[in-house]
Amino acid sequence: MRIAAVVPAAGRGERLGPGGPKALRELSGVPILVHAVRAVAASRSVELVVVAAPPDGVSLVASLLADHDVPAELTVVAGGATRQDSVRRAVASLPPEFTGVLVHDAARPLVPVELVDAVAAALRGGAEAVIPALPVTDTVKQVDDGVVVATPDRAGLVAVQTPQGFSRAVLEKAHAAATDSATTDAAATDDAGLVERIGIAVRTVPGSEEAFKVTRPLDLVFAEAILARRRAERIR
Ligand SMILES: Nc1ccn([C@@H]2O[C@H](COP(=O)(O)OP(=O)(O)OP(=O)(O)O)[C@@H](O)[C@H]2O)c(=O)n1
Ligand SMILES: C[C@](O)(CO)[C@H](O)COP(=O)(O)O
Repeated sequence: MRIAAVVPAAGRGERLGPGGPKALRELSGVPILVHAVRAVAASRSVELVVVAAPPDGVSLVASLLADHDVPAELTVVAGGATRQDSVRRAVASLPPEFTGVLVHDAARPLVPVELVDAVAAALRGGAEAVIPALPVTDTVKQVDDGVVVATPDRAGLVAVQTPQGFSRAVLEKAHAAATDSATTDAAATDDAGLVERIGIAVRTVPGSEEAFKVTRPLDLVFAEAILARRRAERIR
C-alpha cells in the first residue's frame, strides 16, 4: 500500500488569538506547519504530503515550505471553509496509486514519528480506519443550557488525535456520504467520525501526549517547552 499524508492547514486559529493564521505562527522560529509536515514526512511510510492551505494563501504556503528544509515530496492545494472541506479537497488531489491516507492536523506539530509509524502499520496490517487515542483524565459532563444532564462513564471515553489513517476508498466514501447529507447531519469534528457514520469499524492505537493540538495560547508554551527538551536531549 502506498501512503500519502494530507495536512489540513487552512484554519484561522481563532482560539489561539491574534497573530495570523495558526499554521504560519512560529515555534522556535519555524512555522507550525513546517514542524507538522516534517513530523509526518519523517515516517518512511509516507511518500507524499499534500497540504491544504488557506484558499487565498496557496502560493504563500508553497513558497514558505520551499524556503524550509522539508524532506518530502510535497504539493499544496486550496483548502475549504471547514476542516472537512479542506481534507476532502486534499484527498481528491492525490494520485490514484495512493490507496492509504494519513490525515494529520497542521495544528499538531510535535507528533512523534513513532506514532505516525504506528498508525501507518495498522493501516498496512488491514485496518480500514485507525486513530490514536488517549484515556480521558478529567471527568466529562454532558450539559444543557449550563445544567449537567449526564456524567458518562470515563472508563469508556478516550480523547483522539491525529494522524488518523484510512483506506483511501473508505475515506472518500465517508466524505461523499457526509457531503450528500450535509443539511441533516451535524458537522463531524474528525474524519473518523464520518467513517463511523458509514458503519466502518474504527480501530485505536495508543496516542501520545506530545501529539497535542495547539489550540489555545498556553499550548504554545507547552510546545516551546517540549522543543527545548528535545534540543537539550540532542546535545546531551
Ligand atoms: N477550514 C479549515 C479549518 C481548519 N483546518 C485545519 O484543521 C486543523 C484542526 O483545526 P483547528 O485546530 O480547529 O484549527 P483552526 O480551525 O485553525 O482553529 P480555530 O477553531 O481556533 O479557529 C488545523 O490544522 C486547521 O488548520 C482546515 O484545514 N481548514
Ligand atoms: C481532528 C481532531 O484533531 C481530533 O481530535 C479534532 O477533532 C479537530 O478539532 P478542531 O475543533 O477542528 O480543532
